[in-house]
Amino acid sequence: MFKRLPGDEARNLVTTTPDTAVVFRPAVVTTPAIITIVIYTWRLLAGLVRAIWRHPVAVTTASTPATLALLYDWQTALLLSTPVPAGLAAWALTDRASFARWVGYRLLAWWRLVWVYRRHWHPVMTVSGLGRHLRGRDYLPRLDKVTCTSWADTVTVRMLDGQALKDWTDRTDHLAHGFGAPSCRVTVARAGRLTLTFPRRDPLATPLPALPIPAAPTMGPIEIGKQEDGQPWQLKVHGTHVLVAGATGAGKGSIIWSTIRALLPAVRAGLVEVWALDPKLMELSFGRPLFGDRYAATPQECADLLDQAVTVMQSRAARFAGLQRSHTATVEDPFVLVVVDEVAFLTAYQADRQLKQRISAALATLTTQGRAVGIGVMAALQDPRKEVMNIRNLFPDKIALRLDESEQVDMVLGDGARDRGALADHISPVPELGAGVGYVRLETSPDPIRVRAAYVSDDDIRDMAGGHEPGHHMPADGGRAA
Ligand SMILES: Nc1ncnc2c1ncn2[C@@H]1O[C@H](COP(=O)(O)OP(=O)(O)OP(=O)(O)O)[C@@H](O)[C@H]1O
Repeated sequence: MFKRLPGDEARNLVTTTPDTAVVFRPAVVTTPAIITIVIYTWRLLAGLVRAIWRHPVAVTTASTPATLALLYDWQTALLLSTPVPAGLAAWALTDRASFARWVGYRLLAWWRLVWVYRRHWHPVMTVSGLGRHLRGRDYLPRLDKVTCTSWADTVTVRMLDGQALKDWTDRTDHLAHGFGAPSCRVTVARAGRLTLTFPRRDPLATPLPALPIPAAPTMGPIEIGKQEDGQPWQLKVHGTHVLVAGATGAGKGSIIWSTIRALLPAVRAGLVEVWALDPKLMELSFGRPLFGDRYAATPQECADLLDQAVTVMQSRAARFAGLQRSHTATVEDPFVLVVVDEVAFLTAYQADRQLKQRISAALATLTTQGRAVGIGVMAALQDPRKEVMNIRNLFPDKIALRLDESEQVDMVLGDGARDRGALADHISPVPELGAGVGYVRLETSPDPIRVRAAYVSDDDIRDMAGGHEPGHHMPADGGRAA
């Protein structure tokens, strides 16, 4: 319906040779009306079949009363149709979730398709430059399908032949504004097809309280918050290293403490040890009893503790060589998680060059060789520039909380992450709205996921640390905190 029939432009084309009165006018063959009618009727029928196929619920809802009114009269149609909305209302009241899944979101998807996406498709594609105008014709990417979830619209699109993902990721702002959404994320569905995600509301706008401590010891993936799609945010810590970057007040502490909280039963069972490096003397000092003598604050202590971790790593590597290629946590060889708060204090901002080199070398050694022998590093930092953290690429999993500048997003999450929708520089600086909110890019997927970490308050940390005797390992089933 957006394509102009050929001929509209050609009819008006007139060329003249310079300085002569010779006029060239292209011959225009008028399309017989019957052919135009056949084409439009065919398109109408195809559109109807497509609408019935794609939106059976919406079409039935609209067409049944209309058909009844045509067959009988409007009173009969009203009388016969009333039980249906009454039944639907009863369904919605008794089981909201299943009603939403089977009826509500389908109706909403149809409505959003017609009222938002199809209505604005042509102007948005043309103005954003994603459509092409060639020889009098508009060529537009095809709007395939709209589905709705509780928080977002997912729009499947067929790109124009020859377009690339980059053409779309460069225009996420145009798309978001064009369709009245706060943001737009683009992912590849399959060759030539894209999925655009337009959030309708922010499911992460309210803070999450600390999650319950797991009933049994677990090495992960551990639950530390919520994903945007409502699923639990499961973070892998065993067998990887995690870098957490965020401006001051972004909520780095909530990721560190939610991780420690989820590992607590395993710590109590002796299967995990958390080694804490706290150069700011703030964040981790709260839970000191949890770390025992594996707690360091001054740069000298931090360097010693890191060297100790390297020694453990090397002795394990020597013992495991030729016997096992991956680590299974045991009381003899627990998983060691080295948590470093504000790692830049120990590397970039460290005045003592010798210490700085020792610390950087130890961190690089642990992040390159530690994961196979059960040593993981979780490092937090504010400034992700390479001068500040030159080993950031050695962390397979990265989390970007609120950042000050848009360029910092790709520095943390890797090239193209911001284009794919990781707008970490747009996260609200208001703690209730934005603290603990961030984007995760896992080693295994190029698409960033929006998440919010649960907030572990000072009282929660005191409860966790209370009664914990370092070095004393409770039995695996008895380690549950009240
Ligand atoms: N997950 C969260 N949900 C809600 N509020 C949070 C969350 N995390 C932190 N906050 C709030 O934000 C404030 C700052 O958090 P936090 O100190 O953890 O940030 P940070 O990134 O560690 O900052 P800094 O680098 O300055 O230490 C906290 O005092 C708390 O009120």
